[in-house]
Amino acid sequence: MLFKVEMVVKLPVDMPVSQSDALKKTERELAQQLQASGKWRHLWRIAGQYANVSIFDVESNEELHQLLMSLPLYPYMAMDVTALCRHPSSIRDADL
Ligand SMILES: O=C(O)C[C@H]1C=CC(=O)O1
Repeated sequence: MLFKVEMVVKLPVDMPVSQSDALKKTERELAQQLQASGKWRHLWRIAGQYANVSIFDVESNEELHQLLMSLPLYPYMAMDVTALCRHPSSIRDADL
């Protein structure tokens, strides 16, 4: 099942740099693992924002929910989730 997820990161301004750096590092490691697994298909920065547009390929709504809640930055992100399906005019295979 494919989902578009927009994530806007809002770290507290008073968060110590050491803490935010550690969070970003563990987030990057998990994001790269999930990309390698095929579950996190696309990860794009929204130009001009501390935000991204991502495409996830997961087995269920519940798996997506658990995956997103497991992200280290989850407590500091606002997320917008949209379910996707194939477009009849797409020339791309379903596996993106
Ligand atoms: O930077 C972001 O967009 C937030 C989050 C998503 C992947 C990652 O490494 O950090």
